[in-house]
Amino acid sequence: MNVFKLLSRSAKGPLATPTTNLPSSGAVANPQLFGHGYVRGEGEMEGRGRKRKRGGAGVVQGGLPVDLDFFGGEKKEGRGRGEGHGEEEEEEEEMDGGGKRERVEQEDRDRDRDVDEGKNGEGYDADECKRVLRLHKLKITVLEDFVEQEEESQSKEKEKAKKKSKKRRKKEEEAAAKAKKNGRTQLFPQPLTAFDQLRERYGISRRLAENLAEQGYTVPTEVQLAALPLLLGKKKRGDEEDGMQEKTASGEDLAGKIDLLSVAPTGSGKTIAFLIPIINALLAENKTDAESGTGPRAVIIAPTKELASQIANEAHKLAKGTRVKAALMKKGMEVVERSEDTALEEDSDMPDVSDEEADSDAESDGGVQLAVRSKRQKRRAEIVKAAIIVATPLALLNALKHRDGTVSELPSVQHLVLDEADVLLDPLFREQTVALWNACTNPLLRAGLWSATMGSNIEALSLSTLNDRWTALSTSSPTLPPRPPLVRLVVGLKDTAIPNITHKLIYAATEQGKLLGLRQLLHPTAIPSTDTTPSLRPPFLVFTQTIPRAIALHSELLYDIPPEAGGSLRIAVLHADLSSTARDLVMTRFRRGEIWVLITTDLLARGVDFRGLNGVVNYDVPNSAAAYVHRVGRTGRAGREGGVAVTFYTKDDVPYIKNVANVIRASEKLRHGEAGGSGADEGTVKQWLLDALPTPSKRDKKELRRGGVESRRKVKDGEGRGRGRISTKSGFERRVENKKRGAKMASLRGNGVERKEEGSVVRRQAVEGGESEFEGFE
Ligand SMILES: Nc1ncnc2c1ncn2[C@@H]1O[C@H](COP(=O)(O)OP(=O)(O)OP(=O)(O)O)[C@@H](O)[C@H]1O
Repeated sequence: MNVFKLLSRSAKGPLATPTTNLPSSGAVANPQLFGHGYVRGEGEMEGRGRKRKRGGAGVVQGGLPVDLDFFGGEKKEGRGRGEGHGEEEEEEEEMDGGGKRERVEQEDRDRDRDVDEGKNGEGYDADECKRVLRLHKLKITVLEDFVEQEEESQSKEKEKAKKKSKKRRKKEEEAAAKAKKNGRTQLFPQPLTAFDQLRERYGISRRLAENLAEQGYTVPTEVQLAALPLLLGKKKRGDEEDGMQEKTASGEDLAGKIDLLSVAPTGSGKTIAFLIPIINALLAENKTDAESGTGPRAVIIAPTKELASQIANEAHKLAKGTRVKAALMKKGMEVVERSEDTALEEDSDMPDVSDEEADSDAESDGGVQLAVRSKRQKRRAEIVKAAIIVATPLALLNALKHRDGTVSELPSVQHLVLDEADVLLDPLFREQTVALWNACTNPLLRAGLWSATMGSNIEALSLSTLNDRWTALSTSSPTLPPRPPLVRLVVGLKDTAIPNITHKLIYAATEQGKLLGLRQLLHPTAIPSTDTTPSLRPPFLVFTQTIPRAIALHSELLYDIPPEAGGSLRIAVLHADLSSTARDLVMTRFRRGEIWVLITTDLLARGVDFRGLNGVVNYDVPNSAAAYVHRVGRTGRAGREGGVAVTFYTKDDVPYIKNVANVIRASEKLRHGEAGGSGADEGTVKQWLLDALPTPSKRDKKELRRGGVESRRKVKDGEGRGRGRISTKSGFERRVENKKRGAKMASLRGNGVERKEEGSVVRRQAVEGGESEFEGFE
């Protein structure tokens, strides 16, 4: 089935976009974003060495035609990791451009050498480590509090240093001065260049290694390349030296003994980067879950139910066939013993969630369900036995809270992961997240904070939480050693969108303009793809600012997909006001490729992994630069090329759009190189546009983050009424219609139609005439 042909309603259906080079065409051989042949130009999507599956005809498992199997169905084969549709044969792509080719070949040779060197188990010397880490744009630093702490504790050892040779001392002093100037100590761990080094070098469990291989993981992404060596203690072989090439001030080996704050691009595989060390550590514990009976040993927190369920699913796959079990925290589950008298009634605790907040608060619909749950139906369910618990903050907190406001402790937990840490430590979730963090009272607790974006305020908050926690723990046990260091790992440029997608920033002037623009994307072959009208092949996500707008847009577009292509079944809406079951169903249908266009809110902006998603449409401009990075990061996962991110803006967005324009500009620079490629000025965002756009004040940004563009918040309010509606009809057309309606009404009255009947006519006409479009916003 030719999706494009159907969508364009064209009998001939010429393909405006080639079917290859799209995220939906399958996995790439190398999921890395840097250090293997970037710099790439437009259209030069697949570098040498990148492999793709040949799109074969036929039907994949589950009966879906290949064309529609965007997400690879259920089948899991080889390294394609579920993209096993079509032939298994692989094909090397040709690449143009002599100079670039040489550079790419050289970098490929470097990478092959890296892998070989890694494979022989010898590892690298300090300079090689630095080179590999630099090539992959990795920077690892110990955050300053620890540096100061360490400097103090090391003052006694100054005497020893005097004994060292003059030359060596000078070198060390220079390095120390540099670190002090920056306030940071830099680390250079042994990079992991192939997954099979995990067993050999770090001695991970055989079953875990097999599960990784079964999932098709061979080449680690950048974040995995650096984080895994930092988190996995190196396998000891006699008197062998350990992981870090350059030690911290104390000279200690830090591997496996740190708290990690990791900032890595969207879709770069952070999930398995934190799961592998946890599962491996639990397997090394040498106790079965049932035997230990001491409660969970790892807690993973994510902001939405969708993301939590996805993480639990990944954990199941990696821990398959082992005694380590992972559980997704659901309503009514118990984590610790609570007496019925003191346990909090879950329905009494649901916070008031405003319209805007509901978008990102996965629990809002859970709250409704809990509220209607019969109080007689006491849940004193069995205590969860799993070693790993994955939960949203509120779900876990509800399971720990007592009526008097106290929270049960979780002393058994040794691993805490905050996925999307910046949002979990943002005011909306902060209180709950910090309460959970403090409930983990084990002094051996290792914390991991992960996200694609991390403000400096979040770093500061993490440090202060770690310090406060440690102070509290030291009071109860005075013999505690110094707090473990907080290490920060940054991949690429902090807070930047991934470089492997194409951004389009389109001025649509008005709400009507946006709707027309989106319709054009839905019928891509109607107008040939140009700079301003990109073609976008399904499946794609459409983001709106609020739930009512998502609903309104969905009803507006419901019949835009022709019946031959599946009609209204191909388009769906997903938001936090839907029931849990409805949300799950939409997610499943979208993953299966049954839904092609999914309209949603920021609920799906973070973490959710739809591997073959071809694009993202920001129907409403995101509320912050970080929100843009996460939304557009739903496409281009694991190094896939060809993803498109389209952002429409109107005159209402002009005061704030510079934030987004800057992110796009930075991402395009990463793609083309500072001045290279097709020229920094040739991207979507031209310099003149950046110069012309107003710079939003701090207050504006804050305001925008809280509630989005005002005219779209509540459409029925005063002035926002006309501008914010989702409708193709212009104000002029609506006025003409209203006049006609008025005239008709007058003539009906003249004809003596009864008032009752008149009322029903008004209602019917209002519906037919488009007034019903307002209904969605209520
Ligand atoms: N080394 C690898 N090789 C191939 N695919 C990988 C690798 N690591 C992860 N992936 C795949 O990449 C996709 C994205 O991974 P993941 O969801 O963990 O990204 P993420 O970094 O958490 O993204 P986000 O910031 O959006 O949450 C997944 O489908 C995962 O299976």
